[in-house]
Amino acid sequence: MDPQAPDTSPYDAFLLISFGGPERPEDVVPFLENVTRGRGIPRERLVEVGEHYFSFGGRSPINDQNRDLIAVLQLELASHGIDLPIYWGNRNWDPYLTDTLATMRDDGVERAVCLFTSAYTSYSGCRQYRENLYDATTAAGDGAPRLDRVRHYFNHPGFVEPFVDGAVAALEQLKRDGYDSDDTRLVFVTHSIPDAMNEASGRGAGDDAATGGAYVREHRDVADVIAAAVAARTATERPYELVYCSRSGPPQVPWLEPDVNDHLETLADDGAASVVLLPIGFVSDHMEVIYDLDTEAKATAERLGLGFARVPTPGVDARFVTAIRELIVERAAQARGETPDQPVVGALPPSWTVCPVGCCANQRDPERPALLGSDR
Ligand SMILES: CC1=C(CCC(=O)O)c2cc3nc(cc4[nH]c(cc5[nH]c(cc1n2)c(C)c5CCC(=O)O)c(CCC(=O)O)c4C)C(CCC(=O)O)=C3C
Ligand SMILES: [Fe+2]
Repeated sequence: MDPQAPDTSPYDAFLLISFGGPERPEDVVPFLENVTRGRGIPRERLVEVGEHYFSFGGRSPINDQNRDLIAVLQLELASHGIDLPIYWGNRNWDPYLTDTLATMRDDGVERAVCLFTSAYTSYSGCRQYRENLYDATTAAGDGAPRLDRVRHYFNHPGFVEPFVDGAVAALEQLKRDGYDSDDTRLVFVTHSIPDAMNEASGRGAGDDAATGGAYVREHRDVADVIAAAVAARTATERPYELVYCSRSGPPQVPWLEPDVNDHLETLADDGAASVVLLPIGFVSDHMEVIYDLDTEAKATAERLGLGFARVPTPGVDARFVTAIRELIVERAAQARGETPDQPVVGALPPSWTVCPVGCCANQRDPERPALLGSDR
């Protein structure tokens, strides 16, 4: 073993957990059935979302993006002398978490550290992953590895910094396109969720015990940090707002608003000439980004005569890959009872790694068991 290598004991593997997406037209409908089972999504919405996938040949980019991330992460870990095999499992499509956990068991993995490709606190981005992990380890039975997870990384510098550079580059592009980039509006975008899901988010966790609302609070913190950094880099303060995309669910259920398209209307009415969209809710340029933003929101901007640029997600940016390595090393130190450095940007503290009982509650099935909580 390399004497300089960071200590990643007690872990003997790393597990990347993602959403999953279809890779062929025949996969689209079964994938959507997996995602929406028991979630009360109207049939019209499913037909519409199916069309988004078909318009990209029935292939979501998300699995390839995870393959790319694993490839660079393998190099990153190896070049730092970290000898952890990387496993990958999805919630909704092949490779399924259940199969991955069975493989890990067969390979003799005893204790793994995992990371979700979801940076923030919510039922959809955290507890739902934890429920699926419970099911997958239960199915793997005796000998299934014990699991821990890294903290939520929305406020890790390696997640935030690529957005700052991306925004500065997008502003330069708009300037080359002839827009007054000092007047460009910054539009921070994330996935809409039901208001009730936001209210339950992070309840009982961290310093905000009992308050909930962590999903919106975390995004606002990230937006504030990025807007300030972009202002400093470009010596110009620009108005900015946090808005939402990809709403689904029945119309009578309130979800976080405003929708990005409605917000572009508001900005146009307000006399704005151009916008930079920052998809801070997303880790890679998957379907929500390439359809809901690059296709739909871009068309809205064109109709309104707004100059438009979209900032890339962290994806395989070297700073994000470094951050993942640091998060693994940090979590291992915590597991050994140490108190490692926990770099953050913004006003919020580093996030918890063990969720309290009832955090991000499952509102349909509050008793459904989940892993990685203080109750197990
Ligand atoms: C917070 C959040 C994230 C970010 C955290 C994370 O990354 O996990 C996220 C990511 C993603 N969501 C994705 C796809 C879908 N999400 C859906 C539905 C829903 N998402 C929700 C929330 C979120 N979703 C919610 C509250 C619903 C309603 C149903 C329910 O209450 O559970 C539906 C059903 C159809 C529709 O209604 O849109 C689809 C197809 C893909 C894959 C993209 C690809 O294939 O490239 C990704 C990465
Ligand atoms: Fe989603």
